[in-house]
Amino acid sequence: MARKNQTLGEFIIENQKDFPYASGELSRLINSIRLAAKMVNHEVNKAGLVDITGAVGETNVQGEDQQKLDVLANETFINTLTNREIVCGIASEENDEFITIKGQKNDHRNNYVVLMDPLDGSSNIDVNVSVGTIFSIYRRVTPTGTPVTLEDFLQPGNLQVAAGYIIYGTSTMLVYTTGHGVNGFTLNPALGTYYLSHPNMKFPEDGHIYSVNEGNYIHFPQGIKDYIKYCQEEKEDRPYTSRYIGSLVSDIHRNMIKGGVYLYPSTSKSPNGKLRLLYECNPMAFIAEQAGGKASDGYKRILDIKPTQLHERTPFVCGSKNMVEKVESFMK
Ligand SMILES: O=P(O)(O)OC[C@H]1O[C@](O)(COP(=O)(O)O)[C@@H](O)[C@@H]1O
Ligand SMILES: [Mg+2]
Ligand SMILES: [Mg+2]
Repeated sequence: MARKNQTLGEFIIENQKDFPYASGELSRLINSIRLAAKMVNHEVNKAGLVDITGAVGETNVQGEDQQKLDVLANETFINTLTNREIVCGIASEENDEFITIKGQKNDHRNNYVVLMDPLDGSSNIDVNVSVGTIFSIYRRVTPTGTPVTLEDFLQPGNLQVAAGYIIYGTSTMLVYTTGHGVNGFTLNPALGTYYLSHPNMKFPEDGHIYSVNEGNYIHFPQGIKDYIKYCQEEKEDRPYTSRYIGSLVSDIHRNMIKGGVYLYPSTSKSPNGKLRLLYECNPMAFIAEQAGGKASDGYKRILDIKPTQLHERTPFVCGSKNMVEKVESFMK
């Protein structure tokens, strides 16, 4: 039973029995993510003081200008997970290909793969607006002791064994699920310890916040345009409030606490939208569903999509159950 203010370390050990293969491997993996997040948090907090803002002058596989903090966060998570010998493979939004981790004994003996968006909300790094890290964990499908293959990463989201995010905001929080509800831990920077500040987080079934980049309005499908008009109507409990931070993690986190819906629809320019199915949509959808919310591409459940490519994108609608269903009703 989750106890308010217990430490993340205690919580992980006490809830290890929930994991199907409770060997401690997944607990050690979440502990490694906790450690890497602290290191990234340390750098994020001093952005502007030291030279970690701005671009590195490289373009990543997404066609985006890589920010220095994208690279730093990516390296920090990859090095931590590799050095602690805790995964057999890593896929990152910042890397073209997946990384095979064979382990010190070259025996490929670990059983989990991690897929991650090391720094989410990159456009907000230089302007001191909250950013995040998103992670998704699967048990491998290829035999232990053999090198991981693409198959291990292209699993549908409904097979995730754990997922979560870290938000580097007014406070730093780690929010995650292992399929037994969603819990949020706040970092006490003075002690370097995470405490259970938000036990059993729940998406309110309804809300009054909609989060979408309305700058793309003219390129949206008619159903999305109609839904935005619906949100703005002076009727019943509307108009809703428009809130858009431009960091997926922060927009979803706020809406989970207050009730709301986040949309990154397809546009005539990018028919599959912008967000990455494996690194962003699957983990946030798992969190949303575990918190009683919902996540779809406007038509079908995100977690049932069978991925075909490492960096594929999908339209994304995520949040309070009744609000997501309302969007879907406009898309029909
Ligand atoms: O500026 P836009 O087109 O509204 O996109 C904002 C969205 O893009 C993202 O920044 C994409 O994530 P990355 O920063 O990891 O590339 C989301 O966090 C955010 O919701
Ligand atoms: Mg992102
Ligand atoms: Mg990113």
